[in-house]
Amino acid sequence: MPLMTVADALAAVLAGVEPLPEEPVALESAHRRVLARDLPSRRTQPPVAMSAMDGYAVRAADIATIPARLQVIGEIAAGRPLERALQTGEALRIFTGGVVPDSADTVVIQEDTERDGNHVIVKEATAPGKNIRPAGVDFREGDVLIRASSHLTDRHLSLAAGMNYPDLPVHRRPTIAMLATGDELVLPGATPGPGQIILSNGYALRALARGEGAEAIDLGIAADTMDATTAAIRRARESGADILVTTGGASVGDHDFVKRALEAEGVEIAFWRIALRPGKPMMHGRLGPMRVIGLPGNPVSSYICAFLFMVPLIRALSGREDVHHCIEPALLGSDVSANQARQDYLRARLTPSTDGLPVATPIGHQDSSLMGKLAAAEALVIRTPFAPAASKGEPCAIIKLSLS
Ligand SMILES: Nc1nc2c(c(=O)[nH]1)N[C@H]1C(S)=C(S)[C@@H](COP(=O)(O)OP(=O)(O)OC[C@H]3O[C@@H](n4cnc5c(N)ncnc54)[C@H](O)[C@@H]3O)O[C@H]1N2
Ligand code: MOO
Repeated sequence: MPLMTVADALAAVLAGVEPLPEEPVALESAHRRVLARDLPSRRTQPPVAMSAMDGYAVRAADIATIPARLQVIGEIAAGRPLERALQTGEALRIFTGGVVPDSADTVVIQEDTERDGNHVIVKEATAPGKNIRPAGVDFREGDVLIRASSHLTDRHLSLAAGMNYPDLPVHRRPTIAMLATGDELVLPGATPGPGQIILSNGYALRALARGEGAEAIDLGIAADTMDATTAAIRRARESGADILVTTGGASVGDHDFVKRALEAEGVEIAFWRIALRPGKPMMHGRLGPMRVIGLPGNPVSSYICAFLFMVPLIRALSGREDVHHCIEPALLGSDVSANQARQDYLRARLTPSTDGLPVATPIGHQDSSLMGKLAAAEALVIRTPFAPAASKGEPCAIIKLSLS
């Protein structure tokens, strides 16, 4: 039977995913969270007409003939309005952000005036309405300015503050428990014994998850035994994690216990093994409310699978609308050979080109163990199953990797 396609596997990962419940979060902590409800403004901005400049609030009719000499009858600073209507021949000293009284219909900037004791001489014509920000020019009470599912930017935070929200309803962040498996793994800084290697995968995967707004918990390393793997899976369930991500032990070897232990715990497998390179032995399923992503152990495979499947799952659980990676056009920077049955994601370098499309040059060696090549890559070139050979300069489809 042919292996499940990448598209079908992604659809299976996202099937039935609902955004996590909402929680209030202080504005200061809301950056990059996902808004759970439409946000109507609680106020009109500006609430009344305000001066955009330092100068004099006047009646336009009084300065129809220039120069005009007006009596200054008071002063309006930001936050200090004045209940005093202008009569013919009068002006009010006003500063930026000051409330423009109804009786004034223009503001003359002070550079166009000369002060003479209690009087001001207006030397330049100023059109009616000039230098006045009308009430509501930015937004009005009730206007929905930020929609549900918005991924909140820095500018959204100031806007929400201006709308008078001290906190915002956002979706809870997904929690990800990460488990490494393998008797050969030791932590960075250790002196590896014969045949041992340094655990590396989890560092990129947790950073990737956190970069997408998830909370990541490190469950450490489970030895290659049924008991150790089962115990770690139980710890993940007890932690209440929304997603369990495992690395390694996903293949068909005698020491690959992840699938077996998950099945013994009652996981409903959605798929195991897909038409993907790197990452064929990837697994996905559900264990009660917890979603499980079983990643292959090879460092590149684990990262590419997490990038392709864990990231959209985090985004969907977070309530984001922009769940999918952007697939963009590029030009091949080198020849590529015909592809086989698995959809391939070639690690590539990206360079800008003069005609606008970037040039994606697949890195020479594509083995799924090569961390050095993965770290040097800036994009993935997508090669569909059985794609024919293609030459340098031909169009291709890429997904950019995160550069942070
Ligand atoms: N007979 C077959 N053998 C293999 C197949 C297959 O279809 N038939 N698939 C191959 C493919 S493709 C992959 S990918 C790997 C994945 O296997 P596992 O998920 O069981 O991975 P492990 O054997 O546990 O580890 C593979 C490799 O990666 C190293 N590793 C594991 N975890 C980490 C970690 N956290 N940090 C750094 N490196 C890690 C591990 O030491 C191994 O060298 O299976 C192929 N075999
Ligand atoms: O599919 Mo495996 O991930 O090539 O090494």
